[in-house]
Amino acid sequence: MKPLIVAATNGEIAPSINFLTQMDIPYLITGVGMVATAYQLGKALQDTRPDYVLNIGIAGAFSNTIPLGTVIQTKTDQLSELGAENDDIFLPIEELGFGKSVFHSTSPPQLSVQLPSYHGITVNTVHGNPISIDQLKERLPLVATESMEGAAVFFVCQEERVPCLQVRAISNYVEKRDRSAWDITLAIENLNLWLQEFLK
Ligand SMILES: O=C(O)c1cccc(C(=O)CC[C@H]2O[C@@H](n3cnc4c(=O)[nH]cnc43)[C@H](O)[C@@H]2O)c1
Repeated sequence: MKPLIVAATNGEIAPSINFLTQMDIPYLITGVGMVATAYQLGKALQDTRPDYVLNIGIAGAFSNTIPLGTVIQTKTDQLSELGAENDDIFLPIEELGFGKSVFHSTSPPQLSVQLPSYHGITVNTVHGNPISIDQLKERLPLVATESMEGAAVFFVCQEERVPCLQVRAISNYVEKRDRSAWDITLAIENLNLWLQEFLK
């Protein structure tokens, strides 16, 4: 099966670029965030029809029960900011009647990903404020991980009818911002070890 590997930044996929080139597996670097990702992936899927899209990257975890460096699969991903505020109540897009905010991975039947699965959110603003983090946890208690692209990838693949998986490695906890506590190196190393083993 021919995948298209999608990552937001060169740094997240750099350790696998030689491997992907040797294996003749195409990859796409979209840039960070939902807008860049939707544009770049939507454009790419006009020219190429992969058997499935594999979105890889690093992510934040809402609980320290998931150790840094853990490679996980995001099975469902939610546009948690898409909606309206009604004073101190958040109204999701579903309640406004303008669409949906939750998207699912759609694995091709031939593929099996043996990773712990979680529910993620996709945000434009990385959480770094304890008050907004507590509010988010109260509103969406099942959310485990956060990225800036995942739900956009699921959305584009849904619209283009291309199966889609999302695999991320945890680089940090979603907490009061402390960049010194992030372990991006470990997350990228584990993510790329998993990727190359999976694609072999
Ligand atoms: O600083 C570096 O060396 C470096 C190398 C590669 C990638 C990065 C990034 O910052 C990637 C941005 C990417 O990370 C995702 N991400 C990671 N943690 C979170 C989070 O807590 N909340 C939301 N997104 C997160 C995100 O998908 C970004 O696209 C740095």
